[in-house]
Amino acid sequence: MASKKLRRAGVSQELCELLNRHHVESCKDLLSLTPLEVMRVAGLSYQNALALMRSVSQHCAPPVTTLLELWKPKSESFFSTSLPALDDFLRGGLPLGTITEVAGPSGCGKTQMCVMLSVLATLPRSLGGLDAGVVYIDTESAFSAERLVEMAQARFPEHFSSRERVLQMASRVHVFRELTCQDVLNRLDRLEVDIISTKAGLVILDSVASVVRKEFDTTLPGNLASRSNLLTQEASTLKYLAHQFNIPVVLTNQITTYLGNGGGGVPGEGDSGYVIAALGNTWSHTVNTRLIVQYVDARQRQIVIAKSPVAPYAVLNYTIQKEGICLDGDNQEPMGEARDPGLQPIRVRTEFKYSLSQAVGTDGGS
Ligand SMILES: Nc1ncnc2c1ncn2[C@@H]1O[C@H](COP(=O)(O)OP(=O)(O)OP(=O)(O)O)[C@@H](O)[C@H]1O
Repeated sequence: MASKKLRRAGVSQELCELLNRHHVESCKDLLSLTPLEVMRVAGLSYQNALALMRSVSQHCAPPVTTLLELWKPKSESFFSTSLPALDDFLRGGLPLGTITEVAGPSGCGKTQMCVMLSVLATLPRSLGGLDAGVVYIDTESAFSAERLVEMAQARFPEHFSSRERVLQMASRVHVFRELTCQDVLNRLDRLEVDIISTKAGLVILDSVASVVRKEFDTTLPGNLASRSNLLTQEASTLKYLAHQFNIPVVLTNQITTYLGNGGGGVPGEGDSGYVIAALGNTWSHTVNTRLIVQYVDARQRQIVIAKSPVAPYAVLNYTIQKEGICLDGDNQEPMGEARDPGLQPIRVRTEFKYSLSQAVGTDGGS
């Protein structure tokens, strides 16, 4: 809240410009000054300086929210993924105002999921969309406009039968290619303005892991702490903006998989599958909802709801088609309650579940 820009806290344009000249840009910057300093940098009387500080602190103080306000109809609190079984588990879709992470190995469909969500966000509300723009931060140069259009037309053939609608959809997805940690940080600094100017209802960061893993060799002393600080800074900006604009923020992340002792020498894990979130424990706790995607075989993949404040641990099978992510059926059950013998991979994943929770118990994710 304190990182809110002064312009958005009701301070006049003129006064903002005056304060900006002294590097006072956010509520936090202003409230870190004494009234005498505010008088000096803003050219105000003592009374007016106090009034300005009071007004800014009121704007950035977190409002009290009652349970009644939070208990909104489903459609107002979630962003439907258009995957009915996943939406059912998540009680309507990805929760607005929070961070969802899609984690998994390379090529498993994380970017496909992000592209699909981008199309969905631009759709009218009558089709389950958010009727909004998208800010898509691409750190891997993986975003493909052709794929976006192909997916939109294959998934919603009727809606996108007109070229005009395709162009309208494409013009609402704003892609920012940021290939270094500093570029990502700079983009996040400007994200509040970008969200407002693009009327974004969805923010995607694909991927959070690739740039930090490229730039921080965590075997070198000090790098793990620096990486952790950077991620904490990114997470706090994204959390604030997700909350402030009540929009979903979706991040992708890689996963390091160790297979038994041969694959990583992890003590105590025997030969069971073993997965560790690539960015360590601090990051792991930052994310509100975590979907892990994983391979079953070359074609078949799974989405695991590994962390959610509202959904049970669950596994859903999917394939990637022309129209994006397609679930194998909408009648899959939560872990431990599966009745369909066709869902046997869930039993295999019981080992995975416990391995995962143990695995993220260290901050040393590679
Ligand atoms: N038009 C398409 N039709 C069917 N499948 C496709 C199509 N385009 C891409 N795919 C599938 O999507 C996979 C790539 O998925 P994606 O780019 O989302 O991977 P990712 O998880 O983001 O990987 P990374 O972590 O390396 O970025 C390909 O391996 C392919 O199987």
